[in-house]
Amino acid sequence: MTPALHHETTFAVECRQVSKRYGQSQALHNLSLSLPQGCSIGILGPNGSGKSTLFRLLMGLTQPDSGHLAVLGRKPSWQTNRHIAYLPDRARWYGGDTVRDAFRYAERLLPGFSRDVALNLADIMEIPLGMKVAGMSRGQEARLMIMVCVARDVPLMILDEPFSGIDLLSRERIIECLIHQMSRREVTMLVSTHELHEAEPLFDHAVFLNRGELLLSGNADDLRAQHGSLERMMRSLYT
Ligand SMILES: Nc1ncnc2c1ncn2[C@@H]1O[C@H](COP(=O)(O)OP(=O)(O)OP(=O)(O)O)[C@@H](O)[C@H]1O
Repeated sequence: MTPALHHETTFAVECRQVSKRYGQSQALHNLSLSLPQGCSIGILGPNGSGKSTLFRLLMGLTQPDSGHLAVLGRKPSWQTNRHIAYLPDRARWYGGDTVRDAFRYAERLLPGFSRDVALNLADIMEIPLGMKVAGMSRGQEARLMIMVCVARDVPLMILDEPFSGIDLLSRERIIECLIHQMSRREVTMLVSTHELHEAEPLFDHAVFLNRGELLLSGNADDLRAQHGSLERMMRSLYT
């Protein structure tokens, strides 16, 4: 377990009027958002709506042009990053020759990483420990990256399109595994995905972005009660 951050906040993430522009492209525009702790949150929206930009801001990988941002009650920094398991989009893992080496490497470098949990996940996700990382298929590599995040005992997980390139059955297995993790410990999970049909049961809360702006943020059960499913809600919001 990583040392606790001392914070009073009840929110995992708070954004106040956050804007971020890349050249001509307004990636986020006046985004104000408070995301609860201890639940699984879908960050949803079409291509280019600002999901990855929001995650990069939360990891301090880029800075907002204006506005205020807090993650786990603090400004994003290397200290807050110790408490976050982040799976970037277009992730690559080169920490060792085999899966077993990758876990050793993760144990040395990533706060809160448990090799025992990772070994158990590798078994569930059918990734042989002796498998060469360099020879993995896209889906196998994606599974390894998810395992490395899930095997960390940290208060916040940020998974940027964790299911892309993963086949349907593996995707369902990973989602089950994430739901199981959520039931076992107090963790907040932010997940962006275009695979809403399969990921729907994972979410307790949903945030819908469009062209860098917030369309809606709400409790998933309330939204399902009003619209039938998050997927249907998404269709009605964007068409
Ligand atoms: N490094 C960058 N340089 C230039 N433009 C960028 C950069 N990063 C993001 N953008 C632009 O900002 C906007 C938001 O991009 P972002 O990657 O945050 O969207 P997204 O919702 O994650 O999209 P996707 O679903 O396609 O992954 C897009 O118009 C994108 O082209």
